[in-house]
Amino acid sequence: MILTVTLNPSVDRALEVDALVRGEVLRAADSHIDPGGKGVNVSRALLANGVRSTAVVPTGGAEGEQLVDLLNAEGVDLLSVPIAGRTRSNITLAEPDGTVTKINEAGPVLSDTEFAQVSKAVLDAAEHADWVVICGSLPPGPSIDAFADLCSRLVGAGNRLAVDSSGPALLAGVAAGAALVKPNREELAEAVGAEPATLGDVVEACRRLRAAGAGAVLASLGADGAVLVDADGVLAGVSPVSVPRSTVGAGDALLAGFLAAGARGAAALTEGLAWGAAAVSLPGSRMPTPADLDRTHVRVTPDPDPSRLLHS
Ligand SMILES: Nc1ncnc2c1ncn2[C@@H]1O[C@H](COP(=O)(O)OP(=O)(O)O)[C@@H](O)[C@H]1O
Ligand SMILES: O=P(O)(O)OC[C@H]1O[C@](O)(COP(=O)(O)O)[C@@H](O)[C@@H]1O
Repeated sequence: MILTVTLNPSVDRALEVDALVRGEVLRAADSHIDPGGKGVNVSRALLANGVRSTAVVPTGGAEGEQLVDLLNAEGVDLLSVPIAGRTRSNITLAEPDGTVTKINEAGPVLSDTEFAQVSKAVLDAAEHADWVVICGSLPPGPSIDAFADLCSRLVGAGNRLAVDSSGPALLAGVAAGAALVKPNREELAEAVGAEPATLGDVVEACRRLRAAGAGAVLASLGADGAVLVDADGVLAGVSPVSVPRSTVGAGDALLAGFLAAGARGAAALTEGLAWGAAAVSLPGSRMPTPADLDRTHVRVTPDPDPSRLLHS
């Protein structure tokens, strides 16, 4: 069982518009409401592909109820921790060429007591988990030290921890010795303080995160694919998408596919890239099912040319 933890989940509203024009009334050609938040999406993708997963989510207010209803409707196994604040709604505006504009709320404050309740739920459920996957932004409230303490306790208890977050939360996961971290290009740049221009720059940044404590680094690079740096070496892969529809949740699908396939080696990277590409071809943050996956376009190579330039 893979336990996911989303400290700041959301109800995701995606509106498809012809073109984004500031100051105008825009008519949506289509709209979708999905349960959201990075760990929530990882659980949804795993479930859609027959992999057991439980999602821990703090929820509150009308949006919290809606989130629980949406997740129950999809059949996601839930550990919902009630909180006083209102679960956030995140908005996506998707244009026909695949351009996506996102507006993410800060989310409700998690009090110290609420964070302790969520942490207890996580630590208890972690005893039965193959992986604990903590994803997404931290809500207002918990200090970074409290978050780092949760990561350290999970690793100290012998859990395989994966962290997909940004800024100090990503670095806390690295310092705690997470078995896996999944930064995207911007998160990797922020973590090492340098913007990567080539695959060699990406590999060097991943190596720095491993030297700082992470076991493996899966760096996602949008249309440039992904790079995996772990104890076995370096792999890079791409999965071209002819008609990108919505990139929302693509990184979550990549991570879910990688974990589902064993989180190691070319087979796992290939699977992750196939799930990521499929998510990009689907509207909103819909997660791919087995019928959506096409592994034939995925190309994974060891020790990629370090001078290859990043495009996206
Ligand atoms: N425009 C795209 N074309 C093809 N694949 C994409 C595209 N955008 C994302 N992907 C796939 O989804 C994965 C995750 O996307 P990325 O944007 O890096 O992550 P995140 O959603 O976490 O920001 C990529 O590694 C890639 O496999
Ligand atoms: O926690 P954050 O960083 O605000 O992100 C939350 C958003 O990220 C998502 O999980 C999508 O993730 P990505 O587009 O980064 O893959 C949405 O479902 C959610 O609205």
